Formats: sequence, structure tokens, C-alpha cells
Amino acid sequence: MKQLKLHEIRNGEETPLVVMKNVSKEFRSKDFTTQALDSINCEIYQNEIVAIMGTSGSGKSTLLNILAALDKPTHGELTFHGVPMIEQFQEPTSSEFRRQNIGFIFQNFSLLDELTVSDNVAMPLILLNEDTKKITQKVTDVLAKLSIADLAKKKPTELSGGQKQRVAIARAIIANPQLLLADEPTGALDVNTTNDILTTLVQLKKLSNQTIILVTHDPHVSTYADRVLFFHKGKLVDEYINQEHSDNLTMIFDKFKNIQRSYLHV
Ligand SMILES: Nc1ncnc2c1ncn2[C@@H]1O[C@H](COP(=O)(O)OP(=O)(O)OP(=O)(O)O)[C@@H](O)[C@H]1O
Repeated sequence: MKQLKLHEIRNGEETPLVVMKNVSKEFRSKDFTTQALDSINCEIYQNEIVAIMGTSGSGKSTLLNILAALDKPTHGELTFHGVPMIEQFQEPTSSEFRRQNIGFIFQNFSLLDELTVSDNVAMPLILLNEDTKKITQKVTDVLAKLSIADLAKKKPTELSGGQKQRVAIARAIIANPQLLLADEPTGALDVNTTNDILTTLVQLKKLSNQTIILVTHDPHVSTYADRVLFFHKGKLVDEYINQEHSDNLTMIFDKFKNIQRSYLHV
């Protein structure tokens, strides 16, 4: 399969938010080495939604972990906003980097059941030691933005899956992160709720210039992205740019099927 060249989606007019150059990650144990990522070259631009698709074990989670500085690449270089990521892979800078720059959304929502919706959403700002009055105002604003103001006093156990994911999105964006990382954000939701959550993410991009990287197994989910990156055995093997007036779903489905086919036969 062909290895991609760097794709300059915006003709180099803009500094990418993230640049990865020959990023590799090996997990070594006593007996063997797993090449989780193999020489990834990629740029993520501000204000784009990028979907990451790939076969099981292709390195998607490893990639998210490296982007969030939860894991350090074995080789290669990353820059974030043009600044090389070096100390960001070491504590305490690593935690600080995440608090300042990264928002997370998970398939299982990862809300704290004993806290109210408001308190869950406030958590990133509490960790940033923000002033209590400011936190209250920001929580009010973000709940209104996501149309869940009426849920403020409820506990996560009282919410539907879609409502929980809206709360999780509110928590993820309250500190204005540069980058939102979403790991199968609609994996636990039905089709209508999936569309509703994806529309919300697209709105965040349009209204707040939010950059979003989401991992998904679902070609339908990928149609909401601007670009789809396909991973296989740790390599970035293909790319698709969603176009208006195109059958994006069929294109993405076919590309993913080709990769899965080669997975089964190699
Ligand atoms: N901490 C670790 N130690 C050893 N090997 C690991 C570790 N984390 C991941 N791997 C291996 O690295 C490879 C990539 O894993 P990764 O979890 O990134 O894949 P994935 O594409 O997210 O898979 P899935 O879709 O099944 O979640 C796999 O072979 C996996 O077994």
C-alpha cells in the first residue's frame, strides 16, 4: 500500500496545529517488539475535523495518546502550534499541556456519577485553579451552548446516552482546548443520537473554530469529518477528503473495506 506524502489541505497558507514527522511508537517487552506506529507523517490544521479509521490494532489509540502527550513516541518529531513537543512528554509539563490544550471525549462518556452535570463540566476549570465566579459563569455559558442548561442539577445516572455525551462535550470544551480528541464518541449511541452528536461537533467547528480528531470504526461517522485518515498496521495508508455533492459514504466504505480485506489476507 502506498505511503502518503504530507497533504497540504490548505496550500500551506496556514501553520498546522499539529505536525507529525516520521512519528513511530514501539512497545518493547522481553520477548518481542510491537510497532504500534510506523513513520507517520501528517498535518492537522486548525478548524478541521479529522476522522481516524483503521483495523483493530492499527495504532489509532496510540496515535491519540501521543497527540495528548499521554505517551511518548519512540522516534520522530511532533510540533504543536509550531512549537516542538519535547518537555510536553514529561511530567509535570505533560499534565499542564493537556489541561491547557486538549479536550477528551470517550465512548463511555467517563462522567463522575456522584457529581452533578454542572460539577462534572466544571472539573477542567477547577483543575486549572480558575476563580469560582468565573467557573460558574463559564459552566452556565457552555451548558447553554450545548442546549443542556436544564440538566445542570441532574446526576449522570439520570441522563440518556445522548445527554451524557453532550455533558462530556461541554466538559471537554469548557477550558477552550486547541484540540478535541474523541475516541469512538458515538460508539454507544443509536443512529439518531449519533447524528445529533456529530452535528453538534460540526457546529463547534463552525462556530468556535474547534479542531477535532475523532477515532471511529463507522464510515457514516467519518462523513461528518473534513478528512479521513486510514491506518493499517501502524502506518498511515490512505486519506480521503469529504466533498460536497459526492457519495462520501460509499468512498469511505470502499477504502475502509479495501484495508480490511488486506488485513484479512496478509
Ligand atoms: N501499552 C502497550 N504495550 C504493548 N503493546 C501495546 C500497548 N498499547 C498498544 N499496544 C499494541 O500496539 C498496537 C496498536 O494498538 P492500538 O491500541 O493503538 O490500536 P487501535 O487501532 O486503537 O486498536 P483497536 O481498534 O482494537 O482499539 C497493537 O498491536 C497493540 O497490541
